[in-house]
Amino acid sequence: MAQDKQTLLVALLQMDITIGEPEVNFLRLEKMLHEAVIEEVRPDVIVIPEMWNTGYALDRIHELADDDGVRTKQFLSDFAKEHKVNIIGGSIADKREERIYNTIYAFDRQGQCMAEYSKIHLFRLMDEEKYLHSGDALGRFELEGVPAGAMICYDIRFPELSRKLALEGAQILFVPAEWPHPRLHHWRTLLMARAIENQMYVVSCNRVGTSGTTSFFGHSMIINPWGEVIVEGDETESILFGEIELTEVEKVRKTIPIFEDRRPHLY
Ligand SMILES: O=C(O)CCC(=O)C(=O)O
Repeated sequence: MAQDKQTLLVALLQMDITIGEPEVNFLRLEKMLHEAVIEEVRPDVIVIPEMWNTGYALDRIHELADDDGVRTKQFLSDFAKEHKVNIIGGSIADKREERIYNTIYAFDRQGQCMAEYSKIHLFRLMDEEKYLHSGDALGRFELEGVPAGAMICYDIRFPELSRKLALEGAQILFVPAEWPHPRLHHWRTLLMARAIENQMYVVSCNRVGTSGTTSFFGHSMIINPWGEVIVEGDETESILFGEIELTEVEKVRKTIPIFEDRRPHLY
């Protein structure tokens, strides 16, 4: 498909999430979605954090997860269509055949599903592997004709994954997350590295607020293919806007042609 737009305005919904309370979280998200589109500058793409429906209520996740993601898909698709905006729908806990997954649904401006990706690396430090099943497919899709990829939180610690998406053409990598203190340094460094090594845009959206003793620091970021930060949040609930200039990807890839210089037969 031809690349339609050279510039995409992105809105990051850096929201708080109430653990174990999907109703509260749906209302909060709905309010923020409306705030994002009534801004004078209307975004082309909206991004939401990880597990925004339930938070990490893992001990009650079977009861709380969205059955086949039906409610979430309807909600996001309707909003995308009504407001003619692309949505990378964070991720939610969804239930399929009695298994729980951590899944991103992405919708285009017509409300059509562009991508469905379930987190493939489960984070043991938060016991994800005890409650969740991992996905077994990559998150590739086209956003307005632009090849893109999606991964979730802990996935960014696996450079092979973003490299594979880049080799398959991805120019933008979306990363919904629930990444907590005390690892802000890891978060920033890993996102930066993924952008620089793959010469792609990295668009991350992390939650804020606390659940029990865990506090989440936000710092959602858009990083360009040269590793420069276009926008970065602080630790407060907020909507951040930043622009992606798609021509930057080709410019950086021409300046330092790493994809031509790779020696994959040696590694
Ligand atoms: O890798 C990390 O430090 C955080 C990962 C995480 O919180 C998650 O995947 O949910």
